Amino acid sequence: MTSGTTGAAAALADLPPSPAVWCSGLRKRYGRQTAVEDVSFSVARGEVLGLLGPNGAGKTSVIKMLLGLVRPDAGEVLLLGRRASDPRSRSAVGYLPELFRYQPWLTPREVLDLHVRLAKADVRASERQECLALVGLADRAGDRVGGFSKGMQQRLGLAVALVARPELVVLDEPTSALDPIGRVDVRDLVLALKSRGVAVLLNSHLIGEVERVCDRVVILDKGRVAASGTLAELLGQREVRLRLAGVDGRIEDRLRAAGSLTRSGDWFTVQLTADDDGVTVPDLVRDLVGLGVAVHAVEPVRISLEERLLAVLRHDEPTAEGTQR
Ligand SMILES: Nc1ncnc2c1ncn2[C@@H]1O[C@H](COP(=O)(O)OP(=O)(O)OP(=O)(O)O)[C@@H](O)[C@H]1O
Repeated sequence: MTSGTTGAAAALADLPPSPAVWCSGLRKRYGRQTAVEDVSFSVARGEVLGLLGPNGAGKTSVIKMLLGLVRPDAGEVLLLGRRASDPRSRSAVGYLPELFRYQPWLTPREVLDLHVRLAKADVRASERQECLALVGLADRAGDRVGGFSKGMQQRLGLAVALVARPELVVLDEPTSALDPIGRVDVRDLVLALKSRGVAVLLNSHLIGEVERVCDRVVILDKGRVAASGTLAELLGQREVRLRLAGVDGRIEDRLRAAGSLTRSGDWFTVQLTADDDGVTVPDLVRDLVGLGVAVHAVEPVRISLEERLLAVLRHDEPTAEGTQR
């Protein structure tokens, strides 16, 4: 029995860590209004998942069900391998709600102290101060929150979400009140979390922000998953189309060196590799001109996440090439 238990424990220790979020068949109705219907997805450790969708699509309702703040009518949730009904499931989760308000008589330092105590985490004062510095509030640590602007309160909300060293961070519209520099800061912050293996679930209407930081995206529409996948899956592979005159075998070899090549008349399509660092196309064009080719057109062929989102929501599905014409 004992050896069996030990064996089972060893086998469990060898298993890969459970996903940060796993949910299946989530449903929520408010009266006759269906807010969420049959939503399933997961977020791996260290992965950044973006939740997109129009107003009322059900994003916040999904987040609240994941966090056990709203009871689903159907479906299951596991957070960091534990059921959402288990209070321990939330101890390693940092959450920035869409609507946040902190006690106006407290200082940021006191707000963080309170949250560290509530999370029963062992976070030293210096680390708490570092957390305030990370969100740009180091100089205001001793001021009363009541005098803070909305953006400063949102920064404090971020510090609260991060202070207890979470393994999963859920950010519901984290930059809605932030200035452009603050938005860049949050982007860097999300990438820093990811590099430490922290999973992030990001709900944002700022599609550019989602496109820059997210590994995968779930698009909700009228409470249902309308599309989901990695950015590469959703947006297609990146290609460049060139209209060229004066192309011979040597020039085709140069084009092929940039990626796999297809030709249709004087249009050449080069499929760029996934790890393209942004210099392939300028280098190619420079070489082509140097080789005496007349370059009439250079068109990138990759739809933006915004185009893709609009296509999904309007129920028309353009091909990557189709949007360029
Ligand atoms: N407490 C509630 N009582 C009644 N209806 C609700 C409640 N919460 C959400 N809803 C309804 O559920 C639907 C989804 O709302 P939800 O807030 O989840 O959408 P959202 O995608 O987060 O929207 P937004 O982008 O505007 O924040 C909406 O029709 C909303 O009116």
